[in-house]
Amino acid sequence: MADPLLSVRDLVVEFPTRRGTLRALDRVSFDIMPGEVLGMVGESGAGKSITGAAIIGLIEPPGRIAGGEIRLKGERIDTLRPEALRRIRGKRIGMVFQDPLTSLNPLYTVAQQLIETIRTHIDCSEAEARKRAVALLDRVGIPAAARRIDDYPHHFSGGMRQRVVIALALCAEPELVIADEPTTALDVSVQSQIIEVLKDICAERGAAVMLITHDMGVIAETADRVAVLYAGRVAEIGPVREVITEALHPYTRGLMGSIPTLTQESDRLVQIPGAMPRLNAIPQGCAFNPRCDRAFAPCFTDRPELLALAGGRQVACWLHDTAKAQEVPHG
Ligand SMILES: Nc1ncnc2c1ncn2[C@@H]1O[C@H](COP(=O)(O)OP(=O)(O)OP(=O)(O)O)[C@@H](O)[C@H]1O
Repeated sequence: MADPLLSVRDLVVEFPTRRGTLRALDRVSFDIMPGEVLGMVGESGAGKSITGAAIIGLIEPPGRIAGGEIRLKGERIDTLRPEALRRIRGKRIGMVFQDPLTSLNPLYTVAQQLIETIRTHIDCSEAEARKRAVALLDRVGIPAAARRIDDYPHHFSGGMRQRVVIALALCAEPELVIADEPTTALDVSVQSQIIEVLKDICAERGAAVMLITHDMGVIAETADRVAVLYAGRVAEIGPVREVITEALHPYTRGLMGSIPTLTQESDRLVQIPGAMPRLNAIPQGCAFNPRCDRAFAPCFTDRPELLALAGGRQVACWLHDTAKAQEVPHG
């Protein structure tokens, strides 16, 4: 088995608030293997974006990483100085955010931004950088790339702008791309094209992708493995097919009910009764226990740790702990 490209262990992120410390991530652990697409899914506030921000060192103070480790090819990156981290961001880790205008500067042409980024990270002449930039724009599907490269971001439609952002994220040939809801702001009709472009180019270049989304349908079509977050904790991780057809965590099973199918479009969301707890009011034991129809005694007292099962699957649920599961009342 290859070594992970990215390894996150027991990551804790906290925000001080007037009512005490809020733990947005509570011992989150997962790996991303070289070249794979890892989907990160969960409902709003589960901690998906904070996980991405922590990896690239962009947790806004006074928020902070309060525990755990993040390693890129074995090297700790959570303890690097800002300057060293800035070199990794952009070069080894590319980013695609929901709103292209957070990545693109409206005052510069696309050519200026791509060429500068390429030359910051790769030793080449301006002419060579421009050539690379045009080829990349062409590859992400910008028509007449050699001409359009001299346009400003606002000259592009939303979908085209997001293609430019993908080119920008990939132009320094990163090993990992973190894409946070990359298509949520776009028309449904262009969403899957953009995801396809991102996925295909990363595959060609051997780059891994961490795809953050609340949309299980996108994960089903795109990801190799999926990590399910709930209230700042990992509920389940596994290969996408298996997790979809045979979810292990009761929460994931509920989420899977929300994948739209061709025959069932209007009935898209099978709601799990209740709501995710606020981060300052996580119940004792399993964070999902108030909504779980299979909860039994230990779920209310002890937090289930992420257990490694056969087939590369992991789940944090007492039902899968052989010793505890014997206590499940039958009936
Ligand atoms: N600056 C902040 N100050 C205090 N709490 C914060 C801050 N940023 C995030 N949080 C907390 O962290 C939690 C996780 O936020 P995050 O943005 O990672 O959620 P998410 O899963 O990406 O949700 P969404 O799909 O809505 O983007 C939030 O519910 C919020 O309580």
